[in-house]
Amino acid sequence: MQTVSALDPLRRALKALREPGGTRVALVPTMGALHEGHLTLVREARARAEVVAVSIFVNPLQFGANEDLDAYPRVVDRDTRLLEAEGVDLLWAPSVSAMYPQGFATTIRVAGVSEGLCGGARPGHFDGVATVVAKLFNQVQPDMAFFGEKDWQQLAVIRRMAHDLDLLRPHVTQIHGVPIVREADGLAMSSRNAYLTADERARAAALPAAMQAASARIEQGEPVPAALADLTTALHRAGFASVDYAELRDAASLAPLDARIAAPMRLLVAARIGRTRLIDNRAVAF
Ligand SMILES: Nc1ncnc2c1ncn2[C@@H]1O[C@H](COP(=O)(O)OP(=O)(O)OP(=O)(O)O)[C@@H](O)[C@H]1O
Ligand SMILES: CC(C)(CO)[C@@H](O)C(=O)[O-]
Ligand code: BAL
Repeated sequence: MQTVSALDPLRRALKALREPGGTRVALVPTMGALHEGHLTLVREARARAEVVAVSIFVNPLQFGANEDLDAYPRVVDRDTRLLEAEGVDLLWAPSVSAMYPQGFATTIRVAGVSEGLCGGARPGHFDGVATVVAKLFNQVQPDMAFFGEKDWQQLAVIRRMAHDLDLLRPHVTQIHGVPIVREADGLAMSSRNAYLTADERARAAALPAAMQAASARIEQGEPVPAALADLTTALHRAGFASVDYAELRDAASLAPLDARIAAPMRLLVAARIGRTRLIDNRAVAF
């Protein structure tokens, strides 16, 4: 695996990897501190493309002023070993100044799907995500890119942006969403789970459990507001300090729903336990 951290070496490495013609390049964007969720994305990419590129970049633009940009885990040596073991061809690990040279002044904002949920709780977050993902696509020019469904709203934002800006190459499957990889007790894997104390980690399993219970009740026809209120109560009882949101949405458009519809729905939750903000989502059948 080659590791590159500046744009010119990236372009040269990609040009060589693309030989001979017809070689497909898959990109897996990450912020590092890799776990099985990320490695599942890498394996999906490996199965579909001749060349797999992974980016690791802790993107300052998507962190709010009071968020965990400085504390975010950075373990590049460990990540490099994990990616080598997966047969990744290229690690794109730009510095902040390579990504955002002095004078950088552009923001990409995706209306609609960026609003509410994490976009409401983290103002500007999805502008930062959309901007860096557009740059990553332009830098690597992948034939396909892989994102986790753990960040369901992020996936919707990126799909919208890539479609609106014609960012990906034609005639290939563009953006792949990969189902959430979970721990044995149901907690969605996340780099931020490392922030949890042992006690918080044990309590955190209440999140997927309460979501499972709420979605089952909604599927059985119980009123949505009551199911969501009980979900919030269950999280408080389990020791969660606050619930940023617990909402039922149209799975594709992310339009808010206060009652069941005859189309795919998604239950999405963000809640805080100790200093850690956890997000999760699951399908609600119709
Ligand atoms: N448990 C998971 N299952 C599937 N995909 C995942 C999982 N966790 C992260 N991903 C995906 O990996 C990609 C990189 O995510 P990122 O590096 O932010 O990791 P993360 O674990 O989600 O970290 P964070 O704690 O910042 O949310 C994203 O597309 C994300 O959706
Ligand atoms: C897509 C992403 C790599 C953009 O920084 C990030 O938001 C993430 O890791 O999910
Ligand atoms: N996985 C989404 C990146 C973030 O929380 O900033």
